[in-house]
Amino acid sequence: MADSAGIRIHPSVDSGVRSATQGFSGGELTCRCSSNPVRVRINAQTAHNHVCGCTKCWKPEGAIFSQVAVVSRDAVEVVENGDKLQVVNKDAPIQRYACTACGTHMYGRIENTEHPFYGLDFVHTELSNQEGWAAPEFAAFVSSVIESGVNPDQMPAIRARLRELGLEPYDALSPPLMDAIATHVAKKTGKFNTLNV
Ligand SMILES: N[C@@H](CCC(=O)N[C@@H](CSCO)C(=O)NCC(=O)O)C(=O)O
Ligand SMILES: [Zn+2]
Ligand SMILES: [Zn+2]
Repeated sequence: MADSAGIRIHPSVDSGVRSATQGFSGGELTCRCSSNPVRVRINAQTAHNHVCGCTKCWKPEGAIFSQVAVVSRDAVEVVENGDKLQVVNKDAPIQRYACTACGTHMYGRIENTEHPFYGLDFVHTELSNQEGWAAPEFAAFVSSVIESGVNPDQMPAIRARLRELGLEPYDALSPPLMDAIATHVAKKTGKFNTLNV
């Protein structure tokens, strides 16, 4: 549903953000193929769910944002029709496994062990019939929607709608995630916590 200004963020949040169910421990993601769909089992609750405005993350038809969360790579298991999966861009930090028949991204994996988020896979829990997944908490890469073709004049209304939904807009990731990235870099360079501030 669009808001009064006609802005659709993503179908999972356009009617309001749904809360997670306590104790929820995972479910199954299915691609959009009507026959022989790819099925991926996620054996854990997800974290850091967010809507993402970047051009790389998979979005359903009509949405200007994707909805994407992370989960331990150990919790991700392709259970059916994995032969239909192919990596969209092998050079990207996040290798997104998409169904070659319907185009849906089933999971994104980081293979670079030096990456701050190594060990986490990126998943779109809207591909699951189960309810109770972690709720989106913020909006990432908001200005990037312009790269997908959104009129820059719409940005104030888009940011206002995100705030109305309780999804604080950021033009990169959320402060806790940006801090995690910077901490990772500081540890690698030997600068971690070397100042008395
Ligand atoms: N303006 C660019 C930004 C793309 C970007 O950096 N995306 C982030 C976030 S994706 C999930 O939140 C990223 O980490 N990308 C790594 C990758 O895509 O492999 C654009 O819009 O394209
Ligand atoms: Zn498919
Ligand atoms: Zn993204």
